Amino acid sequence: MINIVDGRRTRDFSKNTKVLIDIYRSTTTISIALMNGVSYIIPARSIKDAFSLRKRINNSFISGERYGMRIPGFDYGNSPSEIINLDLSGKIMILTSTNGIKVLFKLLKFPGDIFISSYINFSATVRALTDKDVDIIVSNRPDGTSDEDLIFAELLRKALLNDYYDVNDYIDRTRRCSGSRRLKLMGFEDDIENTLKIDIYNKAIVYRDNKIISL
Ligand SMILES: O=C(O)[C@H](CS(=O)(=O)O)OP(=O)(O)O
Ligand SMILES: [Mg+2]
Repeated sequence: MINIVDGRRTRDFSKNTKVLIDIYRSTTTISIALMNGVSYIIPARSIKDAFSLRKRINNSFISGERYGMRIPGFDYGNSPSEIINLDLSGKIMILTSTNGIKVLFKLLKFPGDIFISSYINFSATVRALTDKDVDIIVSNRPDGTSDEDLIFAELLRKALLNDYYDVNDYIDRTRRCSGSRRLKLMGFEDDIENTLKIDIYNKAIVYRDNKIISL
């Protein structure tokens, strides 16, 4: 069974394996950071937690945003474009975000493995989740749905059900969706194409022992 679940509004989650998606932008940022060599990523509940984690953890940096905007004093925002050309080998990323990381903390209260996916590691995620019952957790946004997440969730569901799909159709739909228009208006146009670089990372990503890691 493959279910698409609203991560923002759902209170009780199942015991199924879950895959968190937040295409714009935290699960894309996570995928690119691991592709570029971070040892692991620590999710932070709050801005305050992020600053105190950076103080305590050697070789760490903090990334994140609230309502899309980079937080003063952070090393980076939540922009894939900021980090896609960086060598982050051996560093530890601390990440806080408005939707995706917030939903991740909700999921931690429930049993079941948690994977993290985006276009960046799409096929690796499909390989890792084949033949499992999966809840695809759509991060959405406080003021409603994120159509970019819903489009990717549909693609991932078709792939896991072994249905026919044309990945370029989904990429094009994402490029033309309201979430992309919103990102452009916010001045993050480069993040759109960097988000859509499908399968540039060939590893599945999971949350394990308080860390986000590649398998
Ligand atoms: O950083 C982002 O793009 C979003 C915030 S908003 O939806 O643009 O306001 O955060 P995320 O947690 O990546 O959805
Ligand atoms: Mg989002």
